[in-house]
Amino acid sequence: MTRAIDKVKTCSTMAEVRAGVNALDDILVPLLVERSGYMTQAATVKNDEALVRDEARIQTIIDRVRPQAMAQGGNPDLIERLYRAMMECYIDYEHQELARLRAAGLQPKGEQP
Ligand SMILES: C=C(O[C@@H]1C=C(C(=O)O)C=C[C@H]1O)C(=O)O
Repeated sequence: MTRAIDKVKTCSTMAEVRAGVNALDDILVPLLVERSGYMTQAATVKNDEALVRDEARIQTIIDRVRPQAMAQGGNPDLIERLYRAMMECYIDYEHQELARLRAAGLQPKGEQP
């Protein structure tokens, strides 16, 4: 298996560094958008503000991604920090989406006819 860290091209200019970063952002942004779509799905399925933040699930994700980062030759502490910050943004977004869905007519749990 080729590790992610072994795919990094040696650069001698900042233009080369930034071309490498831009190429990865072109892959990352669509994936982040797709991930955000699952927050909308989560808001719909949970349909309860109290369920949006799930600490056990956050820890399960951290426990999954740390070894994945190591296997790819990465720094697991960096990846954990990125994931924790990213999940906070997605939790905010999930709250926002639940509010939007409610405003659009989603009935709160327990209040469906
Ligand atoms: C999507 C969920 O909602 C939240 C968002 C998470 C994420 O960004 O992966 C993880 C835990 C939840 O607090 C979930 O519970 O799985």
